[in-house]
Amino acid sequence: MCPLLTEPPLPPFTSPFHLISKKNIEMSPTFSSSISLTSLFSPHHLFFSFLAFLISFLIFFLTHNKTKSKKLNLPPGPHGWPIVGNIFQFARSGKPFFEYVNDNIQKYGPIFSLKFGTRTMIIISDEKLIHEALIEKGAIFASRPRETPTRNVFSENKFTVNAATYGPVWRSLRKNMVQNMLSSTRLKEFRAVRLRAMDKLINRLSSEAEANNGVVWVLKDARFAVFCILVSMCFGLEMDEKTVEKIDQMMKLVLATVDPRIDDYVPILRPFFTKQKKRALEVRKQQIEFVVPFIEQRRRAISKPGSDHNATSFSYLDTLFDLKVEGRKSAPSNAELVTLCSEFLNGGTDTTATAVEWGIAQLITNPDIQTKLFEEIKEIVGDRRVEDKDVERMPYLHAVVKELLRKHPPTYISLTHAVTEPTTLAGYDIPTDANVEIFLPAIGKDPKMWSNPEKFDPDRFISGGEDADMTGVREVRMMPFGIGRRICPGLSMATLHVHLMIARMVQEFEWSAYPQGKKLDFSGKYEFTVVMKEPLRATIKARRSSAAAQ
Ligand code: HEM
Repeated sequence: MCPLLTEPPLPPFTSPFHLISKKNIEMSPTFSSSISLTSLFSPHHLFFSFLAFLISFLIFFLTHNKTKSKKLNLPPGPHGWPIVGNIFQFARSGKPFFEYVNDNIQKYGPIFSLKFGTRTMIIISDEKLIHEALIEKGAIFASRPRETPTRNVFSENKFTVNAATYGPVWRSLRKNMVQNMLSSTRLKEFRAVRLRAMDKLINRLSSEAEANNGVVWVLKDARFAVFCILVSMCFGLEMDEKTVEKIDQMMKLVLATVDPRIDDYVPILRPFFTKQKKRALEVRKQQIEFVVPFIEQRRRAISKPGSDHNATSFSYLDTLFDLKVEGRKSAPSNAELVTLCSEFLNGGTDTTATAVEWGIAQLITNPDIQTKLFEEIKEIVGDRRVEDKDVERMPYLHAVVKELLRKHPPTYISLTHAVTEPTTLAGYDIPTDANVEIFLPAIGKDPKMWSNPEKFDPDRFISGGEDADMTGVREVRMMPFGIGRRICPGLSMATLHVHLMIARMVQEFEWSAYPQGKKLDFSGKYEFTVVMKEPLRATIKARRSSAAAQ
């Protein structure tokens, strides 16, 4: 996911998403995820859930006879309670959503259904079924489900690439993002922005190590570096670190606000959540008031070129100011621009930083692979800083990044899909109001497709003769960016950022475990992506006397 966006398993500053125990999320609010029920099961919520359970029986008995005749042949799944469905079973399992899903895969197979209140989720985890849904029947499975009311507020009624239903708005927004911002030609224009951010990353790591006996937090620093790139690309303004941090805090506040609540699944409980609704509207107002001045600054800067010395030559906002969206007469409003900027920032931040954290953890655990990568960097780049153009010439670096994305897809559940018309998959009915969830962890680890899949072995892509096309067009072997019409549009930029960060981090520092000799735990937990359960702290040693930018 890119967990960026504001709703289904993605989230406005939006991202990929998840369910219930603490921090079981997948993406974010301007990325829409369907199932981020982070705080669903607080005692407060459980009380209302109990209430819902009682009311549910009443409604169930009143409506049972009417609904019986419409019964669909849904995929199998655990029998749920009236109204609340499987919510309590999930809560009682005490497991993160992805583990609960895993248990159900063992019981019900590669396609099964869950009922969360009024939402039916159909979870698919098999390569062939995923290929059939997202490629062979791609146009049918290319939509998104309805939003929760809170996410609707932050996504301006689904006015984002990730949340829009399959149709003209989605086409216009996505085409603009891909062609005018993320094409390879456009990406080249931001070379200097990336170089500066990489220098900042190295400087931050150096000063943190100096202050902490060589020890650094990997995720936090990687996250900040990639966020700096995206902020600059989005607003076209050079900002100091403090301002960037404030934008980040606002983004996090929004993500926390759009976290799904039980009343998103059991709407009869809504009257009990008026305080939260009011709070969400306040946060949205705060977000708009905070971001609009940057939008106006950029508007002024491009209307009078040369007037603002902090303005860069091009930005995402420039592509949006006069954007013609199919079926609409007016250009995006300021509130819509805030939402689209949030999506851009959300989509590429946590996802990319998460990949870097897993990658560095693997390089620490496999020092021979780290050495081989460093040797490649020395041979291809020498003593100058690694740049975009070098990445293309480093096959081993490519293999390392591909291997880390195979083993550790940053999101476990793709953004939620929905079908545009009733259809079938594996002989089961897929209704238009179902959330179709693609469960990724097992993809990329199937022993029928990969030799020794548990081993972190970049050489499988070089001497091992294995490969995988991440777009999944021919067959699905690994799909960290999703596949089909809704495949992540940020794929090229994201992989470039991961390549650059890993290469610079290894070029400048030798990485080892903290404390020395510690065996790293590779279990994951949901934050907005699947990060390391124990956040990675590492010891770094500068490889040359001045590790800072040269
Ligand atoms: C390593 C980094 C990233 C990963 C792993 C990732 C992963 C994903 C995944 C799994 C999806 C859902 C695909 C689906 O619906 O089937 C997605 C969608 C999306 N991603 Fe990313 N992403 C990353 C970086 C980015 C970046 C850098 C951007 C742009 C700034 C971005 C923007 C989006 C958008 C806009 C969508 C929604 C596409 C649509 O609905 O048409 N992502 N991403």
